[in-house]
Amino acid sequence: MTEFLQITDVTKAHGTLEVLRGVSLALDRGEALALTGESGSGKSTLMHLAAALDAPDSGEIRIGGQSLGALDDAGRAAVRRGRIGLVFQQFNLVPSLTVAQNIAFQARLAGRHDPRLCAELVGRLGLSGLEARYPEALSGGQQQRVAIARALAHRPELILADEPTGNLDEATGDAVLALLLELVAETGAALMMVTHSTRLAARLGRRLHLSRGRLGAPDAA
Ligand SMILES: Nc1ncnc2c1ncn2[C@@H]1O[C@H](COP(=O)(O)OP(=O)(O)OP(=O)(O)O)[C@@H](O)[C@H]1O
Repeated sequence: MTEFLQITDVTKAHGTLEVLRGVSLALDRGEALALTGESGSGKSTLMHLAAALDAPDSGEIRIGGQSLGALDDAGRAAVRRGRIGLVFQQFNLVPSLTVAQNIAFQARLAGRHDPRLCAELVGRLGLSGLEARYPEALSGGQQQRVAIARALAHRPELILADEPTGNLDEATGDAVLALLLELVAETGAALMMVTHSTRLAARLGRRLHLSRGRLGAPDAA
């Protein structure tokens, strides 16, 4: 069987620093994986590679059976736009677009804008009444929830979320994670989520820990 995301023996250095030293993982649709690891262990680096935002030094990454290394920039951008939902620590909301327009942005680019789904995400993420605001008039936690809605609005097959609840209080963070997991279950997407919280990691079906450039079981850390 071919898993939706396949990372095989990937290495990546930043300058002389070897960050990933032979990382392999496979993640199938409907699975939710928590990625933990100390600060600087390379979690964000791995997420950027899985998002086709950066290329590994060696090894292979396949998304939906397609090797990212075999694609040109335009091909990788198309995979990112059409198949992946990204929630990164920098929210990257478009300042000149309203909340509603930001949420619909990627779905429109992918040709899959669904006003009913956007409205549902607004409601479920507690953003009702904020649709016409611009990002500068939102709190950090509200911006984070807009970024999450935007990442889900085009029904991605793979959701890559780097500390998606990092700016939220515990109750809101728990509710947002519950929503992410519900959407994964409903849509059959695959979720890879970075978190520093073992409490949140415990709520995902699978957990892996990054240490000294390699992946292992969390309790092996
Ligand atoms: N563009 C870059 N150039 C040089 N070094 C980098 C670059 N990006 C990351 N690094 C270094 O690579 C290592 C891994 O960084 P990364 O951001 O992947 O870690 P992380 O596990 O996500 O950390 P955190 O939990 O603090 O976000 C760190 O030592 C970092 O300083």
